[in-house]
Amino acid sequence: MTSQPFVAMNQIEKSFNGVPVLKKVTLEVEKGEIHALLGENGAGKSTLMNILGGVHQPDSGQIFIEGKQVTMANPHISQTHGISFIHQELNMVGDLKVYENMFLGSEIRNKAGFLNVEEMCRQTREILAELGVFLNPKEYVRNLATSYKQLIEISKALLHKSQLIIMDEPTTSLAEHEVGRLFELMRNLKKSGVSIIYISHKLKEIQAVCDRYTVLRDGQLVKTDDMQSGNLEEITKLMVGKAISQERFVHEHEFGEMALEVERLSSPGLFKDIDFTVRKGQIVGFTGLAGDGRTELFESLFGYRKKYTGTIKVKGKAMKITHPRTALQAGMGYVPKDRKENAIIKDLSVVHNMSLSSMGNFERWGFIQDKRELEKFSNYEKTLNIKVANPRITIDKLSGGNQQKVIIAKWLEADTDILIFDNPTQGIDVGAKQEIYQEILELAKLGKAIIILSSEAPEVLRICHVINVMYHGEITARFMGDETNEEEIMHYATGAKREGEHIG
Ligand SMILES: Nc1ncnc2c1ncn2[C@@H]1O[C@H](COP(=O)(O)OP(=O)(O)OP(=O)(O)O)[C@@H](O)[C@H]1O
Repeated sequence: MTSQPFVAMNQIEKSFNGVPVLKKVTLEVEKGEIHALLGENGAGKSTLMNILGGVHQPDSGQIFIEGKQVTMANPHISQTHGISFIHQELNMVGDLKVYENMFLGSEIRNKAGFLNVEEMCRQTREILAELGVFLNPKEYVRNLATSYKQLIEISKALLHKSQLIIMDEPTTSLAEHEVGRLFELMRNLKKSGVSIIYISHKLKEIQAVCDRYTVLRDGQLVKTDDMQSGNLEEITKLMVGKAISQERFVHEHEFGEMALEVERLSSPGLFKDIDFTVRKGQIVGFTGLAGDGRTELFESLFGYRKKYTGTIKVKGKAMKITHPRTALQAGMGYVPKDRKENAIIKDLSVVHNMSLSSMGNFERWGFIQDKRELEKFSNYEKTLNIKVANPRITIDKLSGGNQQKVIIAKWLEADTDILIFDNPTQGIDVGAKQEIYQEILELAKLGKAIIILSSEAPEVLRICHVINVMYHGEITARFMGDETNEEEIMHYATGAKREGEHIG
């Protein structure tokens, strides 16, 4: 390693409204290294990166680029120092085309001063191809899946020949093969001397791709070390302050009557001949790779999609669900994935985001009972370890993971009989994951029927009674939760194996 890091952040301090969020944090990133920035939700990772990216100003401390002190007064200055920041909430403009997003603020013009659209399209195509993405540069970004938006952001950083790329949970909406490609690209970037700061809650990915790590806890630096010298258990302990068990949860309760019966549900091109049941108290999981059709299946079941055939029985009664309202009335709740895009109302306070689906619980004589609402919130704040200085601030002031926890709290509070969680712990730290699983188990014990959709096999293995594996819109295997393992699930999720002709 060189003696002089590419970037050094020294003794950085930052408070929001008098609440300290970063306390004398120091971070050094070498040239050509991939450095993991780790910590629980709300530990201060994004804030530290926002300071490096010129979004926030530190209250004190210094930043050095190749030994020279700099002031990142705004994002533009940070960019001119070779830093690109790929945010969790992607900064794409939906109403602009792919190439327009790529060249926003740095458009190429010809000699006469006109935009050189063809050249911008050519460069866009070339850079995307490096990532293995083949898109029409003139496609509107709003028509693209989130995974493409993420890859376009990364391409944009490549286009600007960045020296340091900050990636905040870049794999959240990427499919398995796209993650592989991203890692390959990161390793190539590293070879060419580019540094990467990598924020993620997926420790296995971090271990696969990062050289060193820094752990923050409650705004303080806990440790910086080589990735090789720490094992994941140790790192988890540094993050959370205690050891976290990865064991399967023990389920001892009995199941009740049938809550949901699905027969031969099909939707052309999306899913085919799906059969399954969920009893009260049961936790049923669906896993598979991206493109397996599970999200589309449950969006149909919840009435977001209307074009499907087959039968759905809720508590023994056949129903045609063509609108989410019907699903809600039938006692179903749906916690969508990409919650930051789909589930929060940014201008509302944290506490109101929690009570949004269950206003009835807090209403008396037509008035909302503030005190009751706050009391309820304070329970979730404790059980889910939500980090918020004041629950009356708007939810967009919370860290990404803490926003997600509030949305989980909202659905726990809504208290529906059947609860569908799509990727319930996406973006959530290891400690809080445990709490969320515990809450889900408690709900099952109370007789709720629970469905968990997850791209992470370990998640369904830890918590579900029954696991369905999907591949290309079909259920290819069904296991009891304690009778299978990650490897076996993978065989069925990749289509390498399938059980009998018709499972579900
Ligand atoms: N603009 C803001 N106003 C007030 N508080 C803020 C603001 N931005 C961040 N915070 C607070 O700073 C703390 C650290 O948040 P930060 O987003 O840096 O955490 P994080 O480690 O990135 O978490 P996550 O893993 O959930 O993304 C949180 O408690 C958050 O509520």
